[in-house]
Amino acid sequence: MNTALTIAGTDPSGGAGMQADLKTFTAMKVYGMCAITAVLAQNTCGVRLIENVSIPMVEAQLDCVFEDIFPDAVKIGMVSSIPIIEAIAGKLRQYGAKNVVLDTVMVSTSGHRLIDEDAQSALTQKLMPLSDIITPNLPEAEALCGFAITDKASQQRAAEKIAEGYGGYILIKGGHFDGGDDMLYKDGRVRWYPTRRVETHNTHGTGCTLSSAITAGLAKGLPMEEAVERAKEYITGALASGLDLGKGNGPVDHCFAL
Ligand SMILES: Nc1ncnc2c1ncn2[C@@H]1O[C@H](COP(=O)(O)OP(=O)(O)OP(=O)(O)O)[C@@H](O)[C@H]1O
Ligand SMILES: Cc1ncc(CO)c(N)n1
Repeated sequence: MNTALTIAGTDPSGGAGMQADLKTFTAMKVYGMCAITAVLAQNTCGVRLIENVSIPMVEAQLDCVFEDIFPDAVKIGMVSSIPIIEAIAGKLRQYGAKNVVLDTVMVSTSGHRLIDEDAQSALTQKLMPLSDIITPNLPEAEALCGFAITDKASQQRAAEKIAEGYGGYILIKGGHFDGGDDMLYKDGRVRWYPTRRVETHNTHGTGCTLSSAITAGLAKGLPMEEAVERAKEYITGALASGLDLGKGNGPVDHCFAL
């Protein structure tokens, strides 16, 4: 059994955050583990309250996992403050974590800020160098490259710009263009993953789900391009399943194939 760890915040309504990550790991037949960075009161309608977990607790959770069941891959989701980012970077370096997927979470689907404004640069300086792939959506990619992304050409220019200070894979998701394609970039090489657009408002947690599906693929030993391909198929299947829960933007059907 391959193993994966998610370092993330929570969603009691089960569609995003660590709940989405663990469901995704399970659906992809990987043993899932989880270290919590923040407890959130949120649901399909929005985020109400955020409480960060203390630094000793973040560190102790990571010690418990790495000393015992060393993960084959690690996903980093919501990390809201500079001290939390520094604690995670320290532990990942201490244990030599491999196959690290960084979901550059900044703002929730419902528009709520999930990372302190001053922590954004810590994310790029401390966690990006430790990661094998980052998965920004379009607004996050714009924040990282510093210019507006309006079409496929500027989506590629954004990746080239971000790559100036970063040697890993960059997956810029096109979801925020109406049904735009996802683009994987590394060392000047580009591969597009076409989006088969599903007509639905139930998109809560799509970013979390895609990045944890990539993590599961890496945990199973798949090469990056194939892990992204399988993850793209998985998120499309989970959206297309037609699950309709909640009063806002509902969750995707993580277990559509079970
Ligand atoms: N309606 C849709 N139909 C098909 N694929 C979609 C749809 N919405 C999002 N996706 C896919 O889901 C994945 C995540 O995309 P998106 O850009 O929405 O991430 P995100 O903004 O980080 O997600 P989140 O809303 O959870 O923060 C991408 O592969 C995107 O193409
Ligand atoms: C905990 C958490 N992480 C990430 C997102 C982004 O969708 C969210 N809504 N909640």
